[in-house]
Amino acid sequence: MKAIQDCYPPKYAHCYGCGHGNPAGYQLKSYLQEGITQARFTPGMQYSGGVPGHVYGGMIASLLDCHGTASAAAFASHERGVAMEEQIEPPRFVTASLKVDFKNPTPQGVELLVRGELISVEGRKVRVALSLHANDVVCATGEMLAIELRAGA
Ligand SMILES: CCCCCCCC/C=C\CCCCCCCC(=O)SCCNC(=O)CCNC(=O)[C@H](O)C(C)(C)COP(=O)(O)OP(=O)(O)OC[C@H]1O[C@@H](n2cnc3c(N)ncnc32)[C@H](O)[C@@H]1OP(=O)(O)O
Repeated sequence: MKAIQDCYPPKYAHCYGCGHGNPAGYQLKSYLQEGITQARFTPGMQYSGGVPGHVYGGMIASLLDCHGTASAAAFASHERGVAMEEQIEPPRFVTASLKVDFKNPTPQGVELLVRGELISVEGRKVRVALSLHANDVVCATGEMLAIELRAGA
């Protein structure tokens, strides 16, 4: 299955979160399946938080950030009855607002699962519920308001 981010045109390959053209980035890949988006990522040991052995909070927020905007694009496309991969210029969303609740410490050295669920689509505004899991424990939850860029932005 093609990742949501792999449907973006090459001009967006610079994205720190997901761009395949950014070797210093995460190159995150998100997938929409049965109404849920998922991405898996294992942060490197340099993303240590204040407590040894645990992931830095800003890293967690950035995973939710990039996965959330990809999710918004896929959910909006689905609502419009067209798959991401069927579009030459799929919709492109940026984060207007991102709330993160840190529920449990996130262990390092473990593959993390990031999930997204659609809350609502209202014109250019898409709200996505996000969560991050390690070893089946919910470590963070979040909510994003993503805004679709106007054509030509
Ligand atoms: C990256 C910057 C964009 C550059 C564009 C270059 C091309 C894009 C290429 C590649 C995209 C890459 C994408 C990567 C994604 C990874 C994730 C990120 O890290 S994203 C970076 C962090 N986010 C920003 O930097 C956004 C900065 N903010 C803005 O640019 C604008 O504020 C924007 C686009 C979000 C909205 O501006 P408006 O002029 O298009 O639209 P208005 O009318 O202000 O808002 C639309 C609706 O949304 C509500 N709204 C906007 N911001 C809100 C907020 N913070 N809270 C609640 N509502 C908000 C407004 O009230 C309005 O609602 P009503 O239509 O009246 O019902």
